[in-house]
Amino acid sequence: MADLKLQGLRKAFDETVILHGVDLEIRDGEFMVFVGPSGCGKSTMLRCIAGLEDITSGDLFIGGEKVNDVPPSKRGIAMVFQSYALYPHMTVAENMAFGLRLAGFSKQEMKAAVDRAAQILQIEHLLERKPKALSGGQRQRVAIGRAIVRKPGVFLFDEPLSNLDAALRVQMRVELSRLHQELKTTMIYVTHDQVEAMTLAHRIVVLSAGRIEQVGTPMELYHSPVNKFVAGFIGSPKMNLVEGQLAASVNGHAMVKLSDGSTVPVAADASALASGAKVTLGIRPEHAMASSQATQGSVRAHVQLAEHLGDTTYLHVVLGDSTTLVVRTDPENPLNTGDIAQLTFPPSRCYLFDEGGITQPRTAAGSAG
Ligand SMILES: Nc1ncnc2c1ncn2[C@@H]1O[C@H](COP(=O)(O)OP(=O)(O)OP(=O)(O)O)[C@@H](O)[C@H]1O
Repeated sequence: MADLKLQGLRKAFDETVILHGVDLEIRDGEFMVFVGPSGCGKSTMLRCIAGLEDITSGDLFIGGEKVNDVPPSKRGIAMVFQSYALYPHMTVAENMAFGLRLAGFSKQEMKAAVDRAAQILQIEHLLERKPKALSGGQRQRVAIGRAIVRKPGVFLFDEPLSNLDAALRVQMRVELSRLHQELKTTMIYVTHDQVEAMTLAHRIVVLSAGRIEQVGTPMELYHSPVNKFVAGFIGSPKMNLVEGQLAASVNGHAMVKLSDGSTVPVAADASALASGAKVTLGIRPEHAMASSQATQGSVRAHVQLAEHLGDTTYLHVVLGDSTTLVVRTDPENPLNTGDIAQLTFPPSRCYLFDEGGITQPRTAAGSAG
């Protein structure tokens, strides 16, 4: 097991800077997930940790040792790729033992390690098969088994489930969680799937354009995003972000005027902002409420599409000025495609972002939870 420390880690390919001086600490035994949009540098960061890419500047410590110039094979890490990278002419057992054979382990040692990993992953019955006779999920298990036999201090996973179908992804997600509970090894996991991130991670690193936007537990990121980027990235469907103007700030409540002329109170302290400042109102689909009846302060919207999923209904609604929002509601809600909806946004469930993208400090009443 090992902890990791990235200090001012910078990576450039020629003139193009991909990672802009990342500072990050990953605890021993932690399951850390890197998320962010395509091209933000998640895989590059993982590959720098693995030693598959040189670090342009900054330092990387694994288990307290500076490893900038330590070759990948000596870093005590094992990496599992999206592509599995199994050798087609070898059996499952041979694939899993391959790294140990190169490292000079005896036959008995290799067999013991392969048997143990196969038992953990429940693939004992597949050991004599070749990869072409395996399903995608089984191949991914073998790839993970190949990492386990090396007893690394740190596991690195680069989108390991993205080649699997939806049902298998869910199953493998549960298995990875179980694997982590059993091995208790530090794991770093790259994904662009935020559901995977939320369900697997102790902590999540949200990256954008080679910079860390926020590091926190899934619930910290969900309840207290530091900016619009994180707010919009964590949560599914994503948080509604509606442009508006600060009309006034009254007793810890910010009155936000939307472009359709309606005013929405937000339990946030906006006293540092000038009246008229451009702001963004954030409200999650599960916190917005839609009714067919107008109430005081409700906002009129047109239901463009009602998606009935059985246990829940998503209303895609359009405010007067063409701003679209998603509202999650219960299946008994009578609103349907084509109806007029009256929306209310509980002030304590709303977020307020200013132009710099920072959430205004929220009042006790407004703290999410
Ligand atoms: N060897 C390389 N040479 C030049 N540019 C590279 C190289 N490897 C990656 N890049 C660039 O670095 C940026 C970050 O790539 P990276 O693969 O780390 O992104 P990512 O966040 O993992 O994206 P994705 O989710 O699409 O896999 C991209 O713009 C990519 O084109």
